Amino acid sequence: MKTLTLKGLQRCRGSVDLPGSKSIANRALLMAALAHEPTEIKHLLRSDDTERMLEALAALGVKVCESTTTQVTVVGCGGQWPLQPASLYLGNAGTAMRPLTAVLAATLAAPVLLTGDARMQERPIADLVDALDEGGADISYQNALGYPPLLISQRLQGGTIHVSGSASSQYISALLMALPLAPQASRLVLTGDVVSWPYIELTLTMLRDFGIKIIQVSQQEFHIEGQQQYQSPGEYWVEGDASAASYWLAAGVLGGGPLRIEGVGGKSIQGDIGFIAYLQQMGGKVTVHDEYIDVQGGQLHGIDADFNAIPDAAMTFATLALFAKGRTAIRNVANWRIKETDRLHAMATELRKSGAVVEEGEDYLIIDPPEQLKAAQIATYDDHRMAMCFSLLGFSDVGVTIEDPDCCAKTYPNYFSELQRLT
Ligand SMILES: O=C(O)C1=C[C@@H](OP(=O)(O)O)[C@@H](O)[C@H](O)C1
Ligand SMILES: C=C(OP(=O)(O)O)C(=O)O
Repeated sequence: MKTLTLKGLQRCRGSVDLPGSKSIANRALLMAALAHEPTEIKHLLRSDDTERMLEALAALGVKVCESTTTQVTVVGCGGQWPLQPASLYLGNAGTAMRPLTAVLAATLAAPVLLTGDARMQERPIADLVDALDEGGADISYQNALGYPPLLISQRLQGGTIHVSGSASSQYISALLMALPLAPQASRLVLTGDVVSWPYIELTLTMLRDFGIKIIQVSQQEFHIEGQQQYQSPGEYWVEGDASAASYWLAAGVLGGGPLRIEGVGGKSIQGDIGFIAYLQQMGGKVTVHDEYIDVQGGQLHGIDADFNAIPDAAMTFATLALFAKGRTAIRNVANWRIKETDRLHAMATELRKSGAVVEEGEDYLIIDPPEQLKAAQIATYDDHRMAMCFSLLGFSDVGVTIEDPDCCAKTYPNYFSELQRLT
């Protein structure tokens, strides 16, 4: 297995251009495909997750013309897919699997099977499937009940639909993207405590950009007219990835800066920009500009906070905690368990290798850093964020060895070459 050893990094300075946001890129590709006119998408992320979406759109007959790898024109077909593939393979991309399940249920011309890699087949999707079934679709599990692969065989109609948002906000985002295409109007009622709320705001913002009207009646209820048409904004710029920015923000603090992070800032539509407020609370010196961020170092101390709104960037605090004075508690992240791996367990296991004392709760981690960090070889569980978070241990004297660093290709293929350039 490939490994990468990082040790005694002294600084992280200069300027880094973030890749496009995964969450925005996959939404923009799908919404552009659903529009009736072409959309030029600029600063597109190219990574495993966006390749899975691009492959799915190609299989559905959507033309995507590349000016450069990060600038493409999607020739939308208004939901009338030119081709009817029997099946689509979506890897482990939640931002492809969940929205495509709902959108294809709403635009179905012939039955289609949606599948993914081994881990995707362990990531629950019943809350979304139940909601789509309530709206008139017919979706059946081809393997384990409640998990992909799924066969979609009857169209979504609309009406009153309940969905639980307690495991993933992606189910709600998926329904918000699909219900405007249904023949009837819908009333979407959210049940349970909704997790990762800022991603729903992101979906609503982007739907507005693509001409879709959603009426939010309350925190729990949306009214959505059916038979709406997605409209191309002409051009669409994908912001830099705010979750990816968290690694540079952390590296900038540990390496003393000055580091400029380009592509995302105070005007961001991504919830993970909220990472900065927690980092500042922890002692990080960060200045936020509209479209870039400057990091100047800082002395870190532990914090105790609820990270439900930023589950992806929250992982970065787990490894930053190893450099902080005192205890850090990362709370309300139960759905870490159903992501690329069981992140609560994986994180606790790997943090302990550095000498930290870690309590793993059902939905939290409490981390007490060691007096002296130990050199560790870190397993990454095919989880891009495990690899990127633990790279921060390269700033210790003892260093770290990262197993399978290439798994960062899910969202950030050149992360480690950028780290080498800046340190
Ligand atoms: O909608 C999105 O783009 C995402 C929502 C979040 O998932 P959950 O809602 O499952 O927490 C996040 O973890 C994921 O990386 C991207
Ligand atoms: C949870 C993640 O991905 P997905 O979109 O597959 O859910 C992630 O990128 O951290």
